[in-house]
Amino acid sequence: MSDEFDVIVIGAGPAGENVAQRAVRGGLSAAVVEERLAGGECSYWACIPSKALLRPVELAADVSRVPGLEVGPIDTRAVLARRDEAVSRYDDAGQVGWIESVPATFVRGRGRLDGPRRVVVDTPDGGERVLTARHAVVLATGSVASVPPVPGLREAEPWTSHEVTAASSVPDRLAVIGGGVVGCEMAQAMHGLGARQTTMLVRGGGLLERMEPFAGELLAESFAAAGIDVRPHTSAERVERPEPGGKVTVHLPEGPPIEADEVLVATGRRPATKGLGLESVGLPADRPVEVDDSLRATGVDGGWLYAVGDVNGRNLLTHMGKYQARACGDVIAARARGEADDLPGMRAVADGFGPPQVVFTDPQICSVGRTESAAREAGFRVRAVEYDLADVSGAYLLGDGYRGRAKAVVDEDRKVLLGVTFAGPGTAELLHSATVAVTGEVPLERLWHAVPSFPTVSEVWLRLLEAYGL
Ligand SMILES: Cc1cc2nc3c(=O)[nH]c(=O)nc-3n(C[C@H](O)[C@H](O)[C@H](O)COP(=O)(O)OP(=O)(O)OC[C@H]3O[C@@H](n4cnc5c(N)ncnc54)[C@H](O)[C@@H]3O)c2cc1C
Ligand SMILES: NC(=O)c1ccc[n+]([C@@H]2O[C@H](COP(=O)([O-])OP(=O)(O)OC[C@H]3O[C@@H](n4cnc5c(N)ncnc54)[C@H](O)[C@@H]3O)[C@@H](O)[C@H]2O)c1
Repeated sequence: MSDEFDVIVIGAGPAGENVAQRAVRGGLSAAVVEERLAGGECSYWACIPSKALLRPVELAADVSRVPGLEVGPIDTRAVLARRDEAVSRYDDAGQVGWIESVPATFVRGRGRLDGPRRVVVDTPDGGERVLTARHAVVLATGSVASVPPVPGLREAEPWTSHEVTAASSVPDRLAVIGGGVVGCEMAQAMHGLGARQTTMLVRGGGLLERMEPFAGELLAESFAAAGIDVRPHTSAERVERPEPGGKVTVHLPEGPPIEADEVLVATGRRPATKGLGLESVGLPADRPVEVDDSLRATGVDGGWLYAVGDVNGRNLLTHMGKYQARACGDVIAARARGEADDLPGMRAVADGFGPPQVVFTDPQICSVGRTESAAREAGFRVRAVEYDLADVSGAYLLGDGYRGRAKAVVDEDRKVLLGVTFAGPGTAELLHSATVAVTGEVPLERLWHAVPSFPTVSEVWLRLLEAYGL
């Protein structure tokens, strides 16, 4: 049996769902193929459960800074139960209903390319369904956790982001390999929810190394104060777990090994392209699918293949995948109608700015655009200004011992912002103001007239501009 649609999307994560919606809005028919749960990694094993686990930990930290309030012990079972609610108990009926309401056709099964415009779906009943696309196939298959080739690590069946976000209990002793976003967020969540001994093995010199250096430093100070043991310049050399699910021993190049009840690997991700049939259309099998700014795969004849979200490797963030998806759905619809396909909304230009990102730790780490060093490397003439957030009245009022910092990176030739970083409690909701300023390339002289309310943390904008000399 062959089913024909205008657009076939493989993968029903946030990116895939949004492409289908925009393509249908543009007058096309769409099918969405999903092998596990509609809603994707983000809804069940990434953004949503991780933030549900972090929220009480963050709130407890906020409360502990306000004299007169007291935090009792966190009821971990209640937190895990709320996480289960947040992931709809791993039931995707609601998301499938949403896809069908678009309306798009939902096809459960594992999809793979089988030549131009042809998708073969292995269905859960062991059968096969062949779909053909009149206009476009969109790959939105996301990414999977990488496990580095440390002897014994794979055999030890470590936790990845999947298992830690779905944990049904908190290990007493947790070893974390990796000092990036997943490592930091999940170390803090597990520690705050009751892990007695949390040890982070960080290959580089600090946490969150792609951000401004002060961000990782402030976070490391906060982790140290909370009792999380961060070990910079430390890699796992060998891992032993004689009994499945039993005690794990992580051997280090120097010093005593770390004994733990669980080991979490958080060393980055690779695109989910295995078995996707990329070879059948002449693309390499195990690499991100390279795309142009209209999200069309480069190097495929006929221009019918697109890739959005983590699988194209541009920015591994839900909001960026959804942004790409909106552009992609619109451009496919415009091309199908033979209309102009280069309107401003049809190019994912924001991918190049440096995406907005919030790391939901205590302190929150928020950044958009380029860091100072990235801006210099890119050849901009740069001046950077910093400000201690603790000196902002609105931040001081959030709690005693407030620690935080802000930095703005200015393009000296155009007098606009290239990047902004905030590290501190209560800064996550501040980030969008920076995103608007950076993306809008608002001249500093104009920004001066955007008056922040007193006493909010946003007053740091005024202080940064004063530090610059306005
Ligand atoms: C622990 C963790 C926390 C995170 N927190 C945040 C956060 O707070 N904010 C943020 O912006 N980002 C966060 N991210 C990143 C975010 O999860 C991803 O960027 C986002 O999920 C990517 O969306 P996507 O649609 O590209 O892929 P996914 O969400 O991975 O969805 C891809 C879908 O495709 C399906 N699929 C794969 N192959 C096939 C196939 N062959 N056939 C059929 N279906 C297939 C998969 O089953 C999956 O459902 C986090 C990531 C992790 C690991
Ligand atoms: N709040 C958020 O926005 C959020 C939360 C979680 C994840 N994410 C996204 O998910 C993606 C994956 O996160 P991640 O933390 O897995 O990746 P990452 O790239 O952020 O960090 C990986 C870390 O592992 C280290 N590493 C890599 N290989 C190693 C090895 N062989 N041995 C030891 N250390 C090694 C790296 O030096 C780095 O510190 C990120 O790109 C991020 O954007 C976002």
